[in-house]
Amino acid sequence: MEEIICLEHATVRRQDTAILDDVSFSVFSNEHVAIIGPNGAGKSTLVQVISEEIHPLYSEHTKRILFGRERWQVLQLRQHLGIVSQSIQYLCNSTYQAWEIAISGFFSSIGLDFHHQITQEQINTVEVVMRRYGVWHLKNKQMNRLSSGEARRILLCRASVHDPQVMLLDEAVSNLDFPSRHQYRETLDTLDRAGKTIILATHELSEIIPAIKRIVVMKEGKIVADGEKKDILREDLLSEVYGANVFVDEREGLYTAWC
Ligand SMILES: Nc1ncnc2c1ncn2[C@@H]1O[C@H](COP(=O)(O)OP(=O)(O)OP(=O)(O)O)[C@@H](O)[C@H]1O
Repeated sequence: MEEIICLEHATVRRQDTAILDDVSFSVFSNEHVAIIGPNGAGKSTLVQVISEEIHPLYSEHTKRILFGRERWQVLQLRQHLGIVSQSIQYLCNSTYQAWEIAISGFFSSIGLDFHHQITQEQINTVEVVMRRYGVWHLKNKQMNRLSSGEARRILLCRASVHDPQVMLLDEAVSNLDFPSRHQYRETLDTLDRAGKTIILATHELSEIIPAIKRIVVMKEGKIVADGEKKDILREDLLSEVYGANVFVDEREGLYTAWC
């Protein structure tokens, strides 16, 4: 198996605090990982380091090797990634039409610009993907007039149209209603069958489809546990990490947790 993401000793500091603290993390092709942990644990920061939205501090021990390369032109890197995150949703909250945001996934841009040349094949693909997510009827609606759940589904379209090798999903199900979550999980299953790699950061354990077998737990900028789902999604371990009595239930391979 090929190592597609390799981070070694990555630290990110903000205002004298290490929000990512000497983290080493690797992912192999066709392996899926769910990242969980309390609010402020550093999950989004880790995802942003992987997508090169932010950079770790330089040290002689720090490494970030993505798809076998240490240096990337960021737009080229993003061709390999399908990203859904709160920060991208914020950027997409614009007067662009939903369709323009979805198709801009081909260019790793937010919406279209005069230099983007769209092909008929791309137009057809966007229609197929938007229909799959049940948002084709919203194609001409402005992003800033969509509900947050509708906008999130457009972002999922944008992240998938270019058929990336890795899906980086940070709280991707936020604001999705129950049927949309079900359909989102089916999409994750499809990505798994297509041999894609799924990395998701979430508070919603039901997002973790059975094919995702590895769970990474973060707390205070560090990885505090990394292992198989059955060994990690345990009430004692989660209660310790979250500092509260956490109850865990499993049904048909899907988990839920509550306090
Ligand atoms: N630009 C910034 N300046 C200062 N602190 C920041 C900045 N960005 C993030 N942080 C802090 O870094 C910590 C980690 O944030 P991050 O968003 O990675 O956590 P998270 O695990 O994704 O949290 P959540 O589950 O709430 O989304 C938080 O305490 C946050 O307040």
